[in-house]
Formats: sequence, structure tokens, C-alpha cells
Amino acid sequence: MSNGLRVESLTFSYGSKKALNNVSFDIAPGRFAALLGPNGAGKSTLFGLLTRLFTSSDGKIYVAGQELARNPRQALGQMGVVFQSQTLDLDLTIRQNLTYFAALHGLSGKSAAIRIDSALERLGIQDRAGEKARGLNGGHRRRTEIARALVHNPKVLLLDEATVGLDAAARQSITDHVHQLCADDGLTVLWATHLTDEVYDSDRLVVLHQGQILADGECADLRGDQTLKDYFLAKTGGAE
Ligand SMILES: Nc1ncnc2c1ncn2[C@@H]1O[C@H](COP(=O)(O)OP(=O)(O)OP(=O)(O)O)[C@@H](O)[C@H]1O
Repeated sequence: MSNGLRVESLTFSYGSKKALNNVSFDIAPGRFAALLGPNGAGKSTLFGLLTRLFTSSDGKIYVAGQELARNPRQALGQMGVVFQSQTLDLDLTIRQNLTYFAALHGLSGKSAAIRIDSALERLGIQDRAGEKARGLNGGHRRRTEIARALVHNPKVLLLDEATVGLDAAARQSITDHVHQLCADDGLTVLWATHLTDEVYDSDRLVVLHQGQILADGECADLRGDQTLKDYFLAKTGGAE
């Protein structure tokens, strides 16, 4: 059993609308996988199932070797999540936001402080720890959310359109940073996006369209001589 992130034959419908149709992939530990899909592809639905916001009896999910439906606590304990919408308390400092989250994971005192310092350092924001989130720009708020998602030392990190609303420089910086976390710390990453410039040639690329996986492999191999944008547009029939 893979210790990364494995999805087996996952199907989910909203009433009669099938949002995911027999989706399977297996991301090896320490790999950065980009889940690339146009609007409506099913990315948020997949994230909802991965985080147990809702469930499906049709298919299986394994997080770091733990089956989500059977062992939800263990599986979710190995997972860090950065949601599309901002979820910081703006009236708390960066450190307070992380301390609160650490407590939710049963971490407090010195061990929490050590984990928090390490997460802040990994995201390069340790010198801002005492500042209120409200005063931070969008890029630093996102870094704070990523640091928070790492406080409990998860093996798998999920990010749903993590760069939404950021300017080009912050977008590039966050994308680079998460790739680096993967390379340095052996974190398994699932990065959902509809933006092809956030996917590197060495990434695992999973293309999702209308609830189905259209392609799965190393980005460089899949795109061949085409730009990724042209490849993606051709695969999805022009939907971006
Ligand atoms: N609550 C719902 N009820 C009915 N259909 C839904 C619901 N939520 C999503 N859908 C449909 O399911 C499909 C997948 O939607 P989903 O939000 O997962 O896609 P997405 O790739 O995350 O797109 P976006 O980036 O626009 O959020 C779409 O056709 C969408 O219209």
C-alpha cells in the first residue's frame, strides 16, 4: 500500500449530476502532483471527499496508507489542507493562529511552540510571527495558512487553488515554495489548479475534466513538444 495519496475508483454525484466518475490515481510519497482541471472539472468535489466534508461509498481513499473511511482519525491526522477560501482569524497574530490550530490537534506548550517555529521557518515568515493576520498581504496570509497546515507534521498536503487572488509575484513565490517543501521534506503534495504555469515539468500531472481523469503521468512526458497550455487546451477541448 502506497504511503502517499491513493484514490481508487471514486465516483460522486450531486443528485443526478455526476461530478466524479471512476477517478483513480496513486501519488508516491514525496511527490508533487498537480491536479489540473478547468472550472467545473470536479476538483473541489474531490477535495471535499479527501477531507471528508462529504463521503462516497463508491470508491476508496488512502492517506499515508490509512483508509479514510475505515480510519478517518488516523488518515486525517496525516493530512494538511489549505482551502481555496481564506480561513485565518484576522484579529489574531500569525503565531496565535497556529497555536490555536495546534491545540485542535492536541499539541500545546513547548512541543507546539517548537512545531510552530519550525513551520514558520519553513515558510520564511518567522520574523512576522507577532503580526496580526489582518496586516499581511495575500501572499503572506497564504504562507501562514500553509505553515498552519504543516504544524501537526502531516505526510500529505492538499492545496485547493492555493494561489487564487494573488498577484503574479506572490503566486510564483507560493508555487516555488510548495515545490521546495516537497523536495526538501519528502511531503506528498496534491496541488489543485487550473493554471498551467503552476505545473513544473518534473511534476506528476493528473488532468481532470468533467469528472474524469484524462491524463496521468510526468508533465514533461505528457506535454512532449507542446507547451503545457496547448496540451491542456487540446485535452479539454478548449476549456480553461
Ligand atoms: N452542490 C452542488 N450541486 C449540484 N452540482 C454541483 C454542486 N457542486 C458542484 N456541482 C457540479 O459538479 C461539477 C464539479 O464541480 P466542482 O466544484 O467540484 O468543480 P471544480 O473543478 O472545483 O470547479 P471550480 O474550480 O469552478 O470550483 C460541476 O459540474 C458543478 O457544477
